[in-house]
Amino acid sequence: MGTAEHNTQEVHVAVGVIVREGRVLIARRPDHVHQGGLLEFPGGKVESGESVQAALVREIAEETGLEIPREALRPLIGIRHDYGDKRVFLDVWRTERAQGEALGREGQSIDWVSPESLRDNDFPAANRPIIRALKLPSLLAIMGDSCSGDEGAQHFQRALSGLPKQDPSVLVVLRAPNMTMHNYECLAEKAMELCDAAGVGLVLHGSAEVFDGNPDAVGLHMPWREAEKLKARPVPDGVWLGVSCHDADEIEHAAAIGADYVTLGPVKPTATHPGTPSLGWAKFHDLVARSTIPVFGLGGLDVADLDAVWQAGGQGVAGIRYWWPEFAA
Ligand SMILES: Nc1nc2c([nH]c(=O)n2[C@@H]2O[C@H](COP(=O)(O)OP(=O)(O)OP(=O)(O)O)[C@@H](O)[C@H]2O)c(=O)[nH]1
Repeated sequence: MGTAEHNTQEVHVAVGVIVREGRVLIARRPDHVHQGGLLEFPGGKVESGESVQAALVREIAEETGLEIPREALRPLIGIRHDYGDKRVFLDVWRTERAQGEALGREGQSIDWVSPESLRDNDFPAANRPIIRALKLPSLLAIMGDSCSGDEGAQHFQRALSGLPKQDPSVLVVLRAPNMTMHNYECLAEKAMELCDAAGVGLVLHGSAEVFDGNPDAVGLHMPWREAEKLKARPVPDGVWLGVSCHDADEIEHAAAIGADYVTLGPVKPTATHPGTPSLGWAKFHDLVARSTIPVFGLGGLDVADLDAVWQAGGQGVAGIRYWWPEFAA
């Protein structure tokens, strides 16, 4: 096969993220193969006529000896990537129910590592969003109506104390679009102390300037109106960058400026945005399938919807209602 022909044919690759006791299974690709010497998640090409789940069960058994019940797989993310010499579609699925002892059955070295220890440069370039999906939590807790000063901080503290700390894992987004910049920065300072003490990451909300004013936050979440102005990532690597999106074009732009994740919604009708048409699960599923970065479902969702979001290939649930107590002015 000539190089030109090689490059036009997209290779469908089934990739398995196998998690056990909070650690994930990785292997080293042999030196002589495509992207050789780098780390990878087990998997391989989907054969013609084979389902992606069947390919995963087969490849993982061949490579590691682990047995995966097919119903224990859930979609994690789909990534299209052009290496120049090869175009791949990484169809990534996750399971926590692999059975047996993992072995490098093809002579490759394997290891169980914590998601936090994964580094982009050790993996093929296409893997970056997989690593993001593994490090991101399942819940984005977005702040609802609040006020500034001590009262706002107390309200925040009350809401924070009701949040799950570990399972499902969580990041808090300090969203207060109607607050003056000065009041927001004061609240951010207090919220940061409270989040540090609670062991929860705090993501700021707004423009790049908001992050410049509080660079110790773990991330910046941008409303679409701010993100659409940008051509490049406004925060360093290692700081979460999220964007609120509502359709496929917005998600594509967010990915192009280097966002780590997006929120997408409203999935269901919401009380806060009564006139806005909701996407529904089918459209949500369709847009998630087209996204190359992790997608949180937003709008009318609760923690109880986490499983439905996962089944649709989403990262988790973003929302206000499920954690933010009604604001008593
Ligand atoms: N298994 C796996 N493949 C990956 C990952 N990331 C990534 O870009 N790839 C790419 O996806 C393709 C998978 O090919 P493979 O070599 O593992 O599949 P295979 O065993 O069926 O093919 P082969 O027999 O031709 O080597 C390669 O081009 C590889 O570079 C990953 O995390 N896991």
